[in-house]
Amino acid sequence: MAPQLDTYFKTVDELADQFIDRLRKAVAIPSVSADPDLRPKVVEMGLFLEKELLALGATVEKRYPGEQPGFPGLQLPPIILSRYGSDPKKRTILVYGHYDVQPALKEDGWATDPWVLTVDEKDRMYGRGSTDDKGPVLGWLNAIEAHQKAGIDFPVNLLMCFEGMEEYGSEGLDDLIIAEAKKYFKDADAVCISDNYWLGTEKPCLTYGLRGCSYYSVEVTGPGQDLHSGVYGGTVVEPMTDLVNLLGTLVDNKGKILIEGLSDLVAPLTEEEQSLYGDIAFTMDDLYESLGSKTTIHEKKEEALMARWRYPSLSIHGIEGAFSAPGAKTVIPAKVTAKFSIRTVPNMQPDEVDALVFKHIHKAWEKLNTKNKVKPELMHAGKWWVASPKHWNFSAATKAVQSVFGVTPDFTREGGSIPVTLTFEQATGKNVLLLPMGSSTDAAHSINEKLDKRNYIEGTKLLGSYLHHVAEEPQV
Ligand SMILES: C[C@H](N)C(=O)N[C@@H](Cc1c[nH]cn1)C(=O)O
Ligand SMILES: [Zn+2]
Ligand SMILES: [Zn+2]
Repeated sequence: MAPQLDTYFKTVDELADQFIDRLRKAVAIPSVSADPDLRPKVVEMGLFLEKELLALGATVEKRYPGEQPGFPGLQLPPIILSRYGSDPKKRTILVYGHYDVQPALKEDGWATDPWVLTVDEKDRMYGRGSTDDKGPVLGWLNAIEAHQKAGIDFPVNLLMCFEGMEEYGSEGLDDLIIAEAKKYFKDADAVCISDNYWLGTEKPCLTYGLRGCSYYSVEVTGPGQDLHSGVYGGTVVEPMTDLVNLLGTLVDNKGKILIEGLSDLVAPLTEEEQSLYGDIAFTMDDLYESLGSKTTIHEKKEEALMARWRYPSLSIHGIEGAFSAPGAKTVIPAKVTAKFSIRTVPNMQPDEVDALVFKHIHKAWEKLNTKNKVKPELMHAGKWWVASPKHWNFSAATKAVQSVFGVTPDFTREGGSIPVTLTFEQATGKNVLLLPMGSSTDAAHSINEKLDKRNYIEGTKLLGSYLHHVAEEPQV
């Protein structure tokens, strides 16, 4: 190993407690992008990053994309653009991450306060955003600090783009990336995003594909107000009954999407692609462990991986307006709004998916023959992305995994979505690599989200090591 890297690794270990403190401060800011009431906290988190970056000697520009579509008067949080180093002799790497998080309430079933980073006896660090995506974002800052404290020259120029709306469809960011591709981002030689997860708990991976996400709401209305079910039950057409029937037409319990024409949009499986799945270091036990149960649709690893990576899925997330508190309230809700999303894959085009979804809903609604009204809407859509991993960006990351973990990473795709990945690729024309820090058991988006101390600290080494290997990769 290069002596400089060895010194860098030692310094990261020495600074581990400070890096955990940095994550503790970030987790304490409930930057939930989906909750308009918490928008000041999202802004606070952006300003926290700005302050940390300035303290490290980086330059920062805050960009405010304006009002959030559909929310009059609600400003989108700042996109934090930052640069560390501008040596024309060095390569420039553009990194992206997000500082907003999913909602979290203790009463959802968290064992600890989601906004207090809580480290247990196995060094698991619990807290909302720990793995998605505050830990990885801070990993880049930690890498800068460890180089400074170790007295090692930073191997590349680093451009950073951190947004606060990723969990709500990255509102406003596409336009900024397109506008800045030949300005703020013009020097970028490649792009790296750390915002997904290993397939298991031991072996790191490099990721070259993502599913897209088209997110819908369906509002059903009827009575003028909520009603007493004893007085009106049996006399009124209930919105909730219609909605539940409608939702039942979307997907079966084996995950088969029942929307006519949708599966015709999916790219056929080739023999070459099929042959890739067997070699991936992943077992059904990995899946059971991350699920916390054995309630899988598939029994074979290859089928489970394909279902996650290369086939679409439809998930029903919740119903706004439905009674959901503990106890027994005998109410007939007057207006209920379901939320569901479809994870999209090659070659599904978002507008084609929308057309099929709306056609299906209207047809199913007609069959219900109801007096209630239905209003389906697209809330946001992010595109799928699949790239070639045959690029020096991936070679550098492979070597980084080997230097930090002593193994060669698997090349994977990801079931989740990072809507702007394709935009970065298309607007900059540069290769994009996904370099995850967290593991399969981190429970991103769920209760008890965590990041293992090992993944955070070794992950910080990984990000720094990747930058060193980037600097050494031959020009092509
Ligand atoms: C993979 C990434 N960390 C993530 O969680 N992305 C979100 C993005 C999204 C799409 N619609 C709403 N949020 C995800 O995959 O759900
Ligand atoms: Zn994320
Ligand atoms: Zn997320």
